[in-house]
Amino acid sequence: MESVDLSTGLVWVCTFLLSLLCLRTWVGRRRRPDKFPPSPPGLPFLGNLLSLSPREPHLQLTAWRRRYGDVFSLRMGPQDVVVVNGCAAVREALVMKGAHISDRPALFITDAFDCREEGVTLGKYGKKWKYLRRFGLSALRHFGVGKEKMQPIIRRECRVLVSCFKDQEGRPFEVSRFIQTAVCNVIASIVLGRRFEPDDPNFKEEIERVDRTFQLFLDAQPLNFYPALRHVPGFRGMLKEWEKIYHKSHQWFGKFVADHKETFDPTNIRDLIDMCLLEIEQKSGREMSVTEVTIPHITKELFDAGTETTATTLGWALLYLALNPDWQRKVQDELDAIVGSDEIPAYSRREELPYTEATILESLRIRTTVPLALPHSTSSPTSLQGYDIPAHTQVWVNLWSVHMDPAYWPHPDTFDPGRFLDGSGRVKVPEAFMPFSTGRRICLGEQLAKMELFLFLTSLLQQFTFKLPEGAPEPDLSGVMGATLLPGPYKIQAISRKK
Ligand code: HEM
Repeated sequence: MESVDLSTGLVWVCTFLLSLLCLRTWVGRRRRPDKFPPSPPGLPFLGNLLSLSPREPHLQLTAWRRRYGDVFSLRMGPQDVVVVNGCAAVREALVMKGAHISDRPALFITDAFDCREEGVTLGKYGKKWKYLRRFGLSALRHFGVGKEKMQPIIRRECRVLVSCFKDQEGRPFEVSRFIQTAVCNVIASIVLGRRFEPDDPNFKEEIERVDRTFQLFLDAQPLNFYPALRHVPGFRGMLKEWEKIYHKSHQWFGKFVADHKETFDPTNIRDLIDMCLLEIEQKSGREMSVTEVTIPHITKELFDAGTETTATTLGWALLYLALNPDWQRKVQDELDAIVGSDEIPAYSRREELPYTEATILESLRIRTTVPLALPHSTSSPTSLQGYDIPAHTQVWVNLWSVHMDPAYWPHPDTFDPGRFLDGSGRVKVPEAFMPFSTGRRICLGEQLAKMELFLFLTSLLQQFTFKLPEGAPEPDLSGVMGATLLPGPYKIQAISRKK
């Protein structure tokens, strides 16, 4: 009798939950305006949640674009997501309609940690975000980003990287850790005022946390649409891991903040943390200021965003150069002829080095580092390519579709830096090139990233020729998708060019 009661009870609970789900889905659907973008067919309740490939969402969205047009929608459980593809629609969304489509959505996995209130990257579009973004940009400028002043810091890391590669004596090795450490030390110098040795255990742990954060940002996506999934074992584990990573990282950054407070001298601003402390001192009590809560957020987000993205792009560039020895030779010949091999060229000399510049641009295009940008959201009702989109709709910007569009890039899967050169050999940048996105949320670190890519790549190609080990299988170029598209693990040989 008891078991009958139990199962009856369970049936009632399930029926109740299902009814709630139906109601939410139905209410969601009714909120859609008549001219809402079309969507691929989906399942009841779940919509397209299960049909979106978790490993290759950028490829699937690009394939759907061919069927449903530049602007289509997905039903992700109870929520609608609008997907914007192709150069014209992306520009319309982020530039022309930038006042409406520059918010970030509320995400279950990040909102618990104040990211929408205290940070730039996931910050709610509004006064606070504008203030923090301006503060971040002025901090980067203060430390010399885009100018000669920044170059000694990057050059120092270039020399360390070259020496790590030399130590391999031409043997096959995995480049990713070395590159990540070098790139991370650049942003660490700006943010924390120090660099780390690659075998520093706390540093290694933090880098691993950065890697996992980028991976989990995608893997835990269904939780953002159905927070109830946190009770399901696989997702419960992900959420716990996410929370643990977040707290450990905050502790790590918190320790640097505490050390800085003890040694703070307003007449000697060493790094971003000092800038934050100065801002608090000068602006305390005003409506807009950095607060004690903001510091670990802003330091962590610049540290994370500044490490994974640039390192990933360099990883792809070396792999494609190893696979395309003709282009590698062209860049090396250009460097030999214009700057020689003794000194890393100044960033201001990039116009004299069009093959080098075009190779960097093509590496950013062919494997778009952040294929789906970061999720946007509408802050007010708007229209896009003739469709109506209500306020608070999540918008995904498919940058991959822009960079793989054959209308702009013939044979888009072929590595061809020549497509960035005009008839007289000068660099030209077509409008359908936006690896840093565009509009109001355009990457805050674009200038720093461009400088780093130029200095790291030139210093490496001055010293080494990169090739894949004899007999090694053809590397998989599809990449591993998280928030960024990483090259899968590969080994390479760095053959010294000095006889
Ligand atoms: C090759 C390197 C990089 C690439 C390809 C890249 C790309 C991007 C993209 C596509 C976005 C999303 C824009 C959007 O949502 O529309 C973004 C945002 C952002 N990036 Fe980068 N990034 C790179 C390096 C960096 C570096 C070095 C930093 C730090 C110094 C940085 C800091 C940020 C920040 C703070 C945001 C959020 C901006 C906002 O929401 O206002 N990025 N980046």
